Amino acid sequence: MLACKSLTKTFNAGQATARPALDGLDLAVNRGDFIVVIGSNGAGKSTLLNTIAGAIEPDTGTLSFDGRDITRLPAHRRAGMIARVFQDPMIGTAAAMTMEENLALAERRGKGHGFGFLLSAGGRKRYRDMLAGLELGMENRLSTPVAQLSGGQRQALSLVMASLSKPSLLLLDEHTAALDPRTADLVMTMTRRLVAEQALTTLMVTHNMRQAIETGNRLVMMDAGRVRDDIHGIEKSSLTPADLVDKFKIENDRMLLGS
Ligand SMILES: Nc1ncnc2c1ncn2[C@@H]1O[C@H](COP(=O)(O)OP(=O)(O)OP(=O)(O)O)[C@@H](O)[C@H]1O
Repeated sequence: MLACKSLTKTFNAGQATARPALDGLDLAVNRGDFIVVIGSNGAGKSTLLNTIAGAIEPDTGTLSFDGRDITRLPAHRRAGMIARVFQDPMIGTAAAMTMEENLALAERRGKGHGFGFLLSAGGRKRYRDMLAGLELGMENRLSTPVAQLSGGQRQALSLVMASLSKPSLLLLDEHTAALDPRTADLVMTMTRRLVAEQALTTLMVTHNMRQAIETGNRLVMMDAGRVRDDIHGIEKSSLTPADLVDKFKIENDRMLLGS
């Protein structure tokens, strides 16, 4: 479905601070994949998500979506097919607008209907049902401004909004990292459920090894702007924390040795 081929990106190219963020990265995402992306700081995980979303243009390489070259397609023209939830709960929702207004806008996202939206009784009921399923007590607060929600509630809302736009690809960029452990677990449970129910093709970046083990059908390990490991099938499902620590150690040793 999505093919990243030989992607490169160097920030501050030509300057002393230049360092490749993507260095010939290849990744093929199949429809229905739930890929967890891990890697040490600076491995290029966010740059990869930004490149897929169109927020960053690669220096070289190509991105194609269902066979169509989207390498130079601007972010707003990908909005109908790609949804994203960020680490910061303050990004992704409009604070001054109510929950239902945010949800209605999300539903229209990328559909080219401008900013006009109408909240129907049917829409409200649907939003209420979706929020009730989260078990965060948000379903009776549809007319509450988002600014009054907790960080976890905002992330949960961002997720529901992302899924409402029925994206072909969902990008989750450490979306639970800013939450307390209990709320992070709740949001992860909800993430797995939404992704499974809607069969959303998903790429999730995390530093949380437990999440990496318990989530998704593929585990992609990035290092120095490339995919170093792509674990799937039985190997993924039987992965233990010790295996992952070992793999990471090997990657880090390799990095230190410069290979
Ligand atoms: N806008 C930018 N300007 C300059 N350098 C950047 C920019 N964004 C990323 N980089 C650099 O590119 C490299 C990859 O960064 P990136 O944020 O993609 O890594 P990451 O794997 O997401 O790291 P982390 O786990 O710390 O979030 C790093 O060396 C980083 O300093």
